Amino acid sequence: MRGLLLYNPQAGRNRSAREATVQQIASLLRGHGYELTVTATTHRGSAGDQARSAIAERAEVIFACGGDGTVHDVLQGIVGTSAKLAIIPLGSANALCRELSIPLNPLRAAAAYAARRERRVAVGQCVTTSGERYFLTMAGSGPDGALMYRMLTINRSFVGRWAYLWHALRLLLRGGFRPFRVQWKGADGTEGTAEAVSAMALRIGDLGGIFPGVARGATFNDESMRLVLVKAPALLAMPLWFLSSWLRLERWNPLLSRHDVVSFTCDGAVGRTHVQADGEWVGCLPAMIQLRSSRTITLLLPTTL
Ligand SMILES: Nc1ncnc2c1ncn2[C@@H]1O[C@H](COP(=O)(O)OP(=O)(O)OP(=O)(O)O)[C@@H](O)[C@H]1O
Repeated sequence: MRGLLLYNPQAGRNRSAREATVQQIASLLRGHGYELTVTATTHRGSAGDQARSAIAERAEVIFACGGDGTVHDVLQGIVGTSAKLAIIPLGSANALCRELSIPLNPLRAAAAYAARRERRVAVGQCVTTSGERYFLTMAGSGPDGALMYRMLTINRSFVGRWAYLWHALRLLLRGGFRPFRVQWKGADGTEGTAEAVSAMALRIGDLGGIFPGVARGATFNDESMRLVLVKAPALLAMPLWFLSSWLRLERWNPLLSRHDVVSFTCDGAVGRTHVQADGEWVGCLPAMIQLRSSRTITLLLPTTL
């Protein structure tokens, strides 16, 4: 199978050994019969165009080697084509790999691709002031979007998972998270409206990293996303969300509501409210976020799993 192995030199840790690791991954995959070209991403978001060009040159599979952000970037170039998406974890959280049970050790993951299976999955779509983006794991607006906007200006080489917590706390303490209107369509056909300071749609049950439990209950399927709405005030409600999730008491949290939805819109924000998808900043409100069950991609997964 002809393909492109795209790796993000800025993802995850152990970057000094990145070149050597990538060469080992490529040689394992070539040993399994993949005819691969190896290329580094050049900047944030470049992987989409790089994947698109490779597909135009008849690549049948794109191996995204990085974290969830790299997978997100590659996804933008794959949607609407027949090329398959394969993932080798080289990021920090690697939430999608956890969800798909792809080994978190990159060499073990490459070895596991000796035998493969395909899985078609619907993509999520997020339309904001900055245009349209596809996502696989999550999308949301409010403090999570603001945090990802903030991280754009931070040198990721020095960013560890605790840096996210530090910047999240600073953003919360600075305040300014105003409620916006959320309107959703449930998976069962019902509709609803609410005011929230945070609206996050989750497609996977474990985001990894420092906020265990916030995604509990979400499953990676083609029918619905788990929408978590957090009521004002953000300074109280956001920490309470993380605490109640950690303690498995979220159902008793009066500032939280959860809905299984196929789509939702967020608008009516005072000032700029940021939006993230797959942990990447994608724009500002107003936003429309939906699961496109008719728009699918093919994931290439190791079969031994
Ligand atoms: N060549 C590059 N230079 C700088 N940034 C890049 C480059 N290629 C990709 N990026 C960006 O690096 C960011 C981090 O990538 P990624 O999410 O894959 O790693 P991570 O944050 O370590 O992992 P995870 O998201 O799983 O925690 C993304 O925003 C991505 O767009």
